[in-house]
Amino acid sequence: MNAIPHPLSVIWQNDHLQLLDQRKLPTETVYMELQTPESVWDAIYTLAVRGAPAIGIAAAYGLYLGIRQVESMDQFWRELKRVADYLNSARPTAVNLSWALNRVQEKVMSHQSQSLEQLKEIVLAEAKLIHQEDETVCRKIGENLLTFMQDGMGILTHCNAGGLATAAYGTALAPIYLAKQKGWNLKVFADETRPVLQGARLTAYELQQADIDVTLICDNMAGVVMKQGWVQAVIVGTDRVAANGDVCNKIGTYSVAVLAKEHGIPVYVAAPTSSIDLNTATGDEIPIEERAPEEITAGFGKQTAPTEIKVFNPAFDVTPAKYITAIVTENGVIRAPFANGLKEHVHKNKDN
Ligand SMILES: CSC[C@H]1O[C@H](OP(=O)(O)O)[C@H](O)[C@@H]1O
Repeated sequence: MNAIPHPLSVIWQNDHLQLLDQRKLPTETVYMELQTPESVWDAIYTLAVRGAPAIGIAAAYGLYLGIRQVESMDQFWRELKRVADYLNSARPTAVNLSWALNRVQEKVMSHQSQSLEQLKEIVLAEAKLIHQEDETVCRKIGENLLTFMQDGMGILTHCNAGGLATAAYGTALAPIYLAKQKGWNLKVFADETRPVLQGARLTAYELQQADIDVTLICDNMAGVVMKQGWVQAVIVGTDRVAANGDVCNKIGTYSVAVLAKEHGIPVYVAAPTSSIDLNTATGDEIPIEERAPEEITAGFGKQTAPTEIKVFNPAFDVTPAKYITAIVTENGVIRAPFANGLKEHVHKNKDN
């Protein structure tokens, strides 16, 4: 794929972590310089860094920041678990967070005979590998999703599952970048995605920077653009796919999927295998993060609701598998019934 048309979300800068502060986009490009796991926890919790893959990558580097100065083996093993558990507490829904932290710990556990300094290097090396692999995974997801697309078609997407949510290319937006490279003219409708506006602030920004035809709409307009016949496919990302194919994604995705079904529009989920959780049987068991009421009553600093008003602010919802046309991973396309295909795709990576 061509050069990335937007600033990278995560950069390992020799001895510390640089994170693009996504809270300031699209008007400011500001990088945070992080040296501690506490600062990484805060960046994840405040959505300075967000998007399931990007969260996992940042946490893996945060784990290294937490153990790199330990002075004994006992301290190394104690701090490795403490810092991993601490970072894992930043946000509950995206399974990439625990997936990345577990992967680093498993890697180290398989090299227990190494010296203390070698173990520290293994932690950093695994974090870098997770980071580097994400680029390849997203590119493959893009290629697999492109098989459902044609020049000139209309795509609706929700939230941001673009390069800013990953190492570089994004998941749901990856095929759109590939289509651009092929000279296709796709017409993207980006839901603004209340209340944090990842669609308006991030997806619209990314696609405009890439000179891709993007129209920003309010979430409550998704139905009418479908009814007008302007949308031929919905493509979204995911924070966690349950073992039965239920898909947890940004709040509002369920509504989009039901509307798409009503209009006979396919719904494709871009899902790296790192976002598939075979240990969670159905979407009902996925923990849904609830965030501060102020995200709704005083978003971006402007009071738009009465003080003390009762608020319900779930950051995600679950779309039952019956509304999903296909789940597309780096290993290919999975159609209903999803369970066996999900297992095959996850285990294909483990066997490699
Ligand atoms: C490929 S990103 C997956 C997912 O993460 C986003 O949530 P958030 O911005 O709160 O981290 C959104 O649900 C994306 O679809």
